[in-house]
Amino acid sequence: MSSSGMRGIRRKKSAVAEVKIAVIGAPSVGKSALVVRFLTKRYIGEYDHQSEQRYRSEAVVDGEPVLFEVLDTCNKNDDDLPGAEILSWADGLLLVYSITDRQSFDWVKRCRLHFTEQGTWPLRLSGSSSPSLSPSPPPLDVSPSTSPPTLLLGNKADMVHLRQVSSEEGEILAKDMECQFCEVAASDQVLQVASAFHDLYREVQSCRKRCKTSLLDRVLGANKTSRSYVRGKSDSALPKD
Ligand SMILES: Nc1nc2c(ncn2[C@@H]2O[C@H](COP(=O)(O)OP(=O)(O)OP(=O)(O)O)[C@@H](O)[C@H]2O)c(=O)[nH]1
Repeated sequence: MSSSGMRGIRRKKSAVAEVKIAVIGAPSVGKSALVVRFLTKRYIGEYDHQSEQRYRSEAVVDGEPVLFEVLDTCNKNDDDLPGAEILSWADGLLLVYSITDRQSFDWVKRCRLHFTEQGTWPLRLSGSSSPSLSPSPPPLDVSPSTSPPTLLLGNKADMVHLRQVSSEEGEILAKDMECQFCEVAASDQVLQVASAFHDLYREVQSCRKRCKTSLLDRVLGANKTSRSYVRGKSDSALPKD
């Protein structure tokens, strides 16, 4: 094999998995603190930005490098719900509320209702991409009963004395939404915050695999039908019309 051929194989083998995660939630729940904590391991108490920010960073998950593209969304007010463009861009959603803020938990519920009304919940299972970043895969028709790649996260778990939302309520909502759930404190937990992003990535990957399998099953299913037709009666033996 030529050396250029070998190089091609090596490059393919070391291809880095990519995932796009949108971090959404009511104002001041700690979205930026979580994103910065995950990307830099640092905690920035006051993070002032007026518009959404997009970051790219590589992390190692289960021994493999993964390129995370993270969208830190920015809401002007409580009534500001994510637009369809965020949902079509993201492979996974980190839905954040603060355990010290009942309204932010209600925001998540409203958000879910909003998606359902828009017909965007559950989300499609394959990764999709913004046209400006990379080409989108063809849309896949998936069963609405399959869980969307979402993780519900209750932030500010260090402030238990000010808790307004119990862990049980978070668990129940996550069960209802068929998604994973965790409580963390961006202010003082490095590993737990990273774990949340990693778990969401794993969920996206497993959804992608399920999608691929279901697509393959359908393709193979279609082939099976045509094979049994070939093995069955010949064309000449079939009625003419
Ligand atoms: N105690 C505590 N405070 C936190 C935690 N995470 C964030 N905060 C604080 O919550 C406030 C809001 O944090 P941000 O990260 O700016 O929240 P955000 O959701 O990005 O806010 P917007 O961009 O305005 O929507 C800041 O004062 C943070 O210091 C946490 O885990 N514990």
